[in-house]
Amino acid sequence: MPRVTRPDANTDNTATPPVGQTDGQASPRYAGLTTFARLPRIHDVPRHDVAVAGVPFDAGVTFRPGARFGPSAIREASRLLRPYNPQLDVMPFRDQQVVDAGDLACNPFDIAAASKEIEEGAYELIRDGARLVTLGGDHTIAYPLLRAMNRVHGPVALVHFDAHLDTWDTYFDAPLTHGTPFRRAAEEGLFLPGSSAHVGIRGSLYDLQDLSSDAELGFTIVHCADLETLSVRDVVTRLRQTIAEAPLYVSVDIDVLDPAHAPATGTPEAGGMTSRELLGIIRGFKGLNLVGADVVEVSPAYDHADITSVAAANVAYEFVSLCAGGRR
Ligand SMILES: N=C(N)NCCCC(=O)O
Ligand SMILES: [Zn+2]
Ligand SMILES: [Zn+2]
Repeated sequence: MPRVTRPDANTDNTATPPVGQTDGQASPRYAGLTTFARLPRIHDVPRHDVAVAGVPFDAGVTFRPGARFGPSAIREASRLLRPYNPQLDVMPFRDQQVVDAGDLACNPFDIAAASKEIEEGAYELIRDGARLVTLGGDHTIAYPLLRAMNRVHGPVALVHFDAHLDTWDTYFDAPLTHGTPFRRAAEEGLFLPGSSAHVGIRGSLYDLQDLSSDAELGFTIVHCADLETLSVRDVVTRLRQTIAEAPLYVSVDIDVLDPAHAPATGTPEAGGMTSRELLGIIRGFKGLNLVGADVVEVSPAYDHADITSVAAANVAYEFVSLCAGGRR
């Protein structure tokens, strides 16, 4: 397990046990300042194995805005997360040091500048081998996150859960938007063609060619309609064959869920996955070398009873839990 020691830490306590959640028996879960899962902030501890960071950026959206408020809503929903994950049989906050690294500040008016800032901010968190779980933000941020991952791990197997391909080329001539991050990533060889997949694709497209030009980038697709015949276990088997031994990056656009399970998102599409299916497939990655993950496109102003933020917080919890899990 990679262990990062900050040079500015005043003690050498790499041997001390991880600092976990604020005890919900000592301070009620709804009390106190908000961090992901009531975990310590990055500067409260001398090292981290896993950083959870927000990226409050939504200048890349093509329809409803508001994903800049995703990180804070997901953190609020994460207050309810408990220390033991029974499905994966791990104590994710005991077996590794997980921290809330705060938000990566980025320019809301200049997408290219923001992309550089996100890449550098992410790289600082992972450069010594820690894993990163990012709370978006719109899907544009996956591109700088993949760039940061590549600086440490080289090209990754990319599993992308989304209603949308996000491999379109430009919008209004803009090359970097939430509909284009994976085409930009493909152009730079940031993921491994043949080891990468989209999951949950559905809804209307612009053109018949959208699917074939996506396939040229090296993705296989588990369409949402495939879930009518494939079980969660079948999908996991298929994805594990695709990923094989490669370092794995998982990007979850929350709109992969049906709008009934995630109403608060910018480009909702009917006929989506259930949150149970999504969580089940992610848990199926146990034992793989997950180096990073994101959950994006939560736009809380469109939420009802925090349905979407709760789903996203639980997705992030599974990611952190996978980081703690041993090889299967
Ligand atoms: N990444 C998300 N959520 N949406 C992309 C949709 C782009 C489009 O409708 O053209
Ligand atoms: Zn989407
Ligand atoms: Zn997307």
